[in-house]
Amino acid sequence: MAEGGRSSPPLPRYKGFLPIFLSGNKQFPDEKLQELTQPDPTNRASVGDSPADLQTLTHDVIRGDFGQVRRLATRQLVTSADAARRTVLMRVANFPVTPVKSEKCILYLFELGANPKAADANGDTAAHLAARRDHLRLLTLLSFDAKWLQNDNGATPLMKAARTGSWKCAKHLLHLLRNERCNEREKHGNSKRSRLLGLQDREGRTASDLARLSGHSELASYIEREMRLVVDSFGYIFGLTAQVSGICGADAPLQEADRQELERLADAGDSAGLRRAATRGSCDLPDRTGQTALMWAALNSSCGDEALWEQLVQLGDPTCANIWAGSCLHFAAKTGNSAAASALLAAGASANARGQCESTPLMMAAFAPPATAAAVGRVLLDSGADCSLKDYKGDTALYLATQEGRSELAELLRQYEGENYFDENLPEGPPFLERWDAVRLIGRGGFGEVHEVRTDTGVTCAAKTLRLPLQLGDELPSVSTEIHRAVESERNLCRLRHPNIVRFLHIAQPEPAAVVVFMELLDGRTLERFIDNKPLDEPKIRDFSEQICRALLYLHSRQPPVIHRDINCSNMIVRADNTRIKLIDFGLSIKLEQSVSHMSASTQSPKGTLNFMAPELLGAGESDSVQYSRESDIWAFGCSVFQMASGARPFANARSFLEMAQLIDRKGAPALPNGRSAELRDFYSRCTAKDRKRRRSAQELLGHEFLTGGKLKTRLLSSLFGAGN
Ligand SMILES: Nc1ncnc2c1ncn2[C@@H]1O[C@H](COP(=O)(O)OP(=O)(O)OP(=O)(O)O)[C@@H](O)[C@H]1O
Repeated sequence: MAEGGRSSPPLPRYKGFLPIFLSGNKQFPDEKLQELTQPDPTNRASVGDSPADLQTLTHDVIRGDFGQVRRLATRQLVTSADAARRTVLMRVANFPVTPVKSEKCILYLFELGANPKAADANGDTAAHLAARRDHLRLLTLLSFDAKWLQNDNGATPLMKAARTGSWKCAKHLLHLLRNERCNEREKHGNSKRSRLLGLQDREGRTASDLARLSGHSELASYIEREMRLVVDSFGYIFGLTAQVSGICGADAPLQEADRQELERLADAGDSAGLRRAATRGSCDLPDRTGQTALMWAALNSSCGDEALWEQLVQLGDPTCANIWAGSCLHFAAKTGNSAAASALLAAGASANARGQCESTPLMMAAFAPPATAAAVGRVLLDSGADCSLKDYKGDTALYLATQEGRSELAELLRQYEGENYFDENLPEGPPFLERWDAVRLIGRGGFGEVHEVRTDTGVTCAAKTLRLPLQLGDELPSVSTEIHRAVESERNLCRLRHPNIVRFLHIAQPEPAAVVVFMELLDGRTLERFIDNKPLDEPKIRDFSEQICRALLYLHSRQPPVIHRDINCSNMIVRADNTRIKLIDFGLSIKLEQSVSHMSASTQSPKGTLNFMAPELLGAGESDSVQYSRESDIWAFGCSVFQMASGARPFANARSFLEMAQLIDRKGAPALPNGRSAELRDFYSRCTAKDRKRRRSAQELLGHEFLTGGKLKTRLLSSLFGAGN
């Protein structure tokens, strides 16, 4: 086979167990099945970074050393592969077990762009390797779409698990399809489940065939039983009860009796009884809503002894969820059952699993009894729960804990407020001992370049070098001292911690007139390039505007306030997944240049991006010192909103301060193009009032209807229709 290529996979076949009468004409189409089962071949072309780095990174992930992973991992490294075409994700997958702390490391690999669908030289993906080794933690964290791919032999991860008797992974894959979100019963009835479970390899063998052929007959029967389950048009599960015993095994009523007995014991909090009665075959038997014995036990805080949970997570599926995606861990969090939560997490459940309405276990902890909410919250946080996640209404765990009066939990969560999940472990202080080396040039700006660098302590970050213009007659020692003073006054930038602000690591002055700013390395492109002269749609403008406003609120409400001074679309980076936006740059070059021009007795005229400059800055006479303020930041933010809404920079034709000042004086800020909503127009006008005193603050803007409108509508709908957790 040619390098980088992949022969087209055989058309997936399936056999048996397809209850066509129940799926009606909602057949899961062939094209979709093919799409869902075909790995991404693109990674096969890239054998990149040194295997030594890949090996070190793999070990760091396997040990769960997030600090090390954060230092070493780069986009290039996580997308490269070794000689067997295995990426770091696959190499980790090929390890049987990882500690709880590895979850955050694995999520960071995804954050940097690790491709879960990449295939190795045999066409095996991370899911195949994980399933073969029964590495549940890694398999759980992969997206649903990455779990049904077929390798060169047509084998799916489920077949791999069946063959090696990997119970945990086999159960996880089987149980996923009970979930409404995954089985898409509204569109496809039961047929998507049936087709995925009935897939055959190139030799025509299904997962249950392979389990039986490999001597795992108990697992084979388990898979067959799961294949017989039927999801009806409301998403409810049948197959264990007598009603459908026609299409179920003769043992169906027996199993239903076992299930009911476990439910009764769990309900009664009878830990000893549960330990006696639970078996690998019965633990995960679902009722109509997909609720299992593990879930019932997690829901009862009396079922809180460690020995019980150690046994239950060995026998049952710790990742199992009901048809609405409420998982055992969600339930354990909701009842404040810390013993259950710890055991589930240790066995492979994800601390960030999304349940009904996108809730996370940490959000569910906000509904735990007041006495136990903080303890279970602590267990989740220590296991890598991300506090910044929001449910479908936009609520965070902190918001819910505050609303529900869980003050101890709220206090705990407040410590993480505003912190970017992955920045938490960034080292304090200079990221180097003596030196750093440029890895690649990222871009050039007005005053210097930005490089990706690697320091002698192994930190990979971005470094912006600013070379300051000296003038004839400047005395080097005094310039150096002046710059040093300016740098010192900007050191507080390194204390900023906000998900929408680049993390500054250190500012150094290696030469008298050169300053290097070390920052977290961002993967993405500037908003300017993201817009690319084409207007954005309104939900995107709303989303980005809200994020920038939050960053501005954070900056402007610090003591003393931090003023950005150079807000514009080139100083915002949209992350590669297009969801998060971050402010960069902070007009440091403006501040530094001012200190030099002051030395050189040149003018104190405002510096920055002309088109985004507030009228009060343009109006400043040459002798006045320029006053950047919260309001001038808001004006510049308004200009960014204009560019998002129109595709063009505001005042695109203005050539000088004077021209800009005259334009604004005559007409004010430019009008938004037709077709924009009244809310957006009003929002924009509040940012760009000519009189700076009439401009709204970041706090006020966050309450503006343009930003809150969507959310209020969602809340209203959910209160009308009762959606919620
Ligand atoms: N922390 C970072 N991570 C990744 N890329 C970055 C980072 N900071 C800046 N960049 C990128 O580096 C390039 C150059 O940035 P720079 O700030 O020097 O440009 P500029 O805003 O035009 O310069 P200046 O503000 O000096 O006029 C831009 O494409 C920018 O997106």
